[in-house]
Amino acid sequence: MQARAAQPEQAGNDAVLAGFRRSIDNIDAALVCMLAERFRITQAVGEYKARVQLPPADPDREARQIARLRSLAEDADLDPEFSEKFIRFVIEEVIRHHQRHAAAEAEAG
Ligand SMILES: O=C(O)C(=O)C[C@]1(C(=O)O)C=C[C@@H](O)C=C1
Repeated sequence: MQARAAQPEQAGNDAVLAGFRRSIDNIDAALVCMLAERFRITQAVGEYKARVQLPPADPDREARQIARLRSLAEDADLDPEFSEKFIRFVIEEVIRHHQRHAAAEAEAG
């Protein structure tokens, strides 16, 4: 006879899975804190760029960041495609913030 597949609600009683999930929760918390810190500094970069009238996006800098992170990802056994998608996603959001700073600066004259 074949064993019945466990249902997702049974996962709550699984001590092994609970141990893995504690570690995942710690890592997710660290990721959020690191992202918050990254956005804190890019906020300052956006204000500075708007003040000295530098463009929000710097494609050459992005290309260097992506190449570096792809190489780090390969060394760390992480999919470089994923690391590129992730950093592009973050940088796109930063550029939107920078554009808002530039618009506010232009409006203030
Ligand atoms: O380094 C900059 O010039 C930034 O504005 C920061 C940042 C980033 O989030 O890393 C964002 C936008 C640029 O296109 C490049 C990099």
